[in-house]
Amino acid sequence: MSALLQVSDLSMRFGGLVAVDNVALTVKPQQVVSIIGPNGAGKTTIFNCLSGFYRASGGQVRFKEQLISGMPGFKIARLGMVRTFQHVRLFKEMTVLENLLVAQHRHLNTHFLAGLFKTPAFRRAERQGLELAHYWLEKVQLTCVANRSADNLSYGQQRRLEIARCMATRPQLLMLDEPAAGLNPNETHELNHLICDLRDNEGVSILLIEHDMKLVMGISDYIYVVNQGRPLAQGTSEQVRSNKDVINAYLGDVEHH
Ligand SMILES: Nc1ncnc2c1ncn2[C@@H]1O[C@H](COP(=O)(O)OP(=O)(O)OP(=O)(O)O)[C@@H](O)[C@H]1O
Repeated sequence: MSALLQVSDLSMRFGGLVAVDNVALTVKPQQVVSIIGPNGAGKTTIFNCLSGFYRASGGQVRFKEQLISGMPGFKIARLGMVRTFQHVRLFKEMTVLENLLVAQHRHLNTHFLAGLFKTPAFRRAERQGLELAHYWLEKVQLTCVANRSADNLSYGQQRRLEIARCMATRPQLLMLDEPAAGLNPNETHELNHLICDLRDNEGVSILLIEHDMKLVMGISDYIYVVNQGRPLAQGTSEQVRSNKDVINAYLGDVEHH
């Protein structure tokens, strides 16, 4: 099985601080891959480099075998690699449904004149966009609040809407930055199901940053551990859980807090 995402020698420096140092990782089709590590280990910086928010200081990133290092975020998203953020970012003044329609603008916006004259092709694209939006609302259990403004959703609902909005862009790789942060145990349990559903039934791969170890260990096909910007260990849940370096890094982290 060839890789969907292949990262090698990734480095990111902020002045004198090396936040990411020679990180390599691979995500294959229909895999859940997690990046874990203590606070400040460099996880979000890795995400920012992969998704085009930062220009990495070094290394190569290939998505579907295409070199995407240095590409701006919107182009990477267009290729089918999209992300969520540690802090929810939605169009808060829009309704839930509108958030999902806006996400599809690239698929919906046919030619300006087609929109003006409402050609059959334009109307078909519009109908398909609406169908897809409703499909994802159903999946993330937000159908009943479709016409509510995103601002009025609970935190857990906003998190689910963010994932649905990413999915409405029809990606192949979904990057989730701490999706369980701030969720209650029930919501985390539902998130667990949703991520597995995305992998098993929607055919996407997930790259996950998460501190909830129960969630990570339960759903990851493969795990990369980073510490102080550097790769520390990698493997299956069982391999990582029993790795001495990993245990030490986490115990050290606990002792510092
Ligand atoms: N834009 C920036 N400018 C300067 N330093 C930064 C910047 N972004 C991150 N850093 C530093 O890089 C290091 C890694 O931070 P990063 O946020 O990637 O860690 P993390 O593993 O995601 O942490 P957490 O689990 O707490 O979210 C930290 O020392 C941080 O202060």
